[in-house]
Amino acid sequence: MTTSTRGSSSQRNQALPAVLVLEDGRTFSGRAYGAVGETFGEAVFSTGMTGYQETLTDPSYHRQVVVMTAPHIGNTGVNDEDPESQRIWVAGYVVRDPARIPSNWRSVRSLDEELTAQGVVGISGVDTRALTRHLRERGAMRVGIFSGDALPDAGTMLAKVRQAPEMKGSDLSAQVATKEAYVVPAIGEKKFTVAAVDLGIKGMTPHRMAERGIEVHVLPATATVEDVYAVEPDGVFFSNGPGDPATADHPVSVMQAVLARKTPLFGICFGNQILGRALGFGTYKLKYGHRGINQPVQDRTTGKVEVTAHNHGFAVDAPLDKVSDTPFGRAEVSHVCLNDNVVEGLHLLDQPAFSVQYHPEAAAGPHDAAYLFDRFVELMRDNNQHSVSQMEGQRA
Ligand SMILES: NC(=O)CC[C@H](N)C(=O)O
Repeated sequence: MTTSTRGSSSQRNQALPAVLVLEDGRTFSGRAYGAVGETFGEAVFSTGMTGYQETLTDPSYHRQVVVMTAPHIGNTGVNDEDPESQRIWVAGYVVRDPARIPSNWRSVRSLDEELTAQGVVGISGVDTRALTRHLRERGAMRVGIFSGDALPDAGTMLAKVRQAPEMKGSDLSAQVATKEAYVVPAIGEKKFTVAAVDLGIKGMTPHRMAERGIEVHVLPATATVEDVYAVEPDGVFFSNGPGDPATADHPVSVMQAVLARKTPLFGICFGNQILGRALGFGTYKLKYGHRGINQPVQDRTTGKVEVTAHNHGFAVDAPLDKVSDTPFGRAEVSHVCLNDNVVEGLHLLDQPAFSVQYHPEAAAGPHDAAYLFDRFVELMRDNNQHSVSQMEGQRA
């Protein structure tokens, strides 16, 4: 989707004109930032004041053009420790005021250089407050960024934006997930084995499990039920990922097989939407989604409120105030977003399965929700103890 002229110096790029064109015809002018060329995607905004490296490299942002509401981006440059995957996934990047001199002890290059090196077209000098308000009022929509000396005429640019694919109906997990299975070893003593279905997994997620003594077998999005059970898992995990959950029929059917076997199950973000679908709930597109690291969520099982990291444009349509009967027993909405009452978590009452719509791995973001990884460990421990006592009962 991105064409770019590589190799030009960042400073020269920044002097070039750029324009952002929304599919409803509104345009914003600015200057080239990162690679020069044109790019298309869904325009979304993120309210994170920090963590731009984690945002850029989160595979869930595949095919999205991310607008940063924080006005000054790039201050801490780019390091080699913070990326959540091997590359930048955002389709384009929109900032108000890029840092001219990045400064941080870990920084090895500037954000502008990194975007240029990875061929990511961006735009700076945009009135991001006006753009965010527009998206909030009109909803997320397709967008194009065009930069360079000779920009196409307005009609051509708008026509190109309107030809870009929509996010609704897009099936993207297989494009971003690993092609080969790999193992993230437990840190310290190994206590559990987890099969993690990669739908666009962030690097911090298996790390948070490894920290708790879990050996994580990360499997491709196309993994079958047989692949999942071949690793003899104590628990199964479904990751975050890009695209419309309504298209994720394969992971839904794999998850249903896992639920039928009552194996402990945990899902994050796309994984929460898949659990919703596996239980028979619908999913729908939010007007402009939740993206950032400052979203208040209530855990209804404890009443506690946590500040959490989000990146989702779709949500599960489940009743908030009633227990639902599903093919896998009773299910309940466990977490809710306090800004807008969107479903942020589900759990089953009759077997060990739960999921959240947000990001307890906290990369970037506050660590309030880390307890969810401990909950997963407890489910696996209880389930293993239960199986041992059942076996002993049978022998007696
Ligand atoms: N981070 C995610 O897993 C996002 C899930 C889904 N693609 C959405 O936008 O809602």
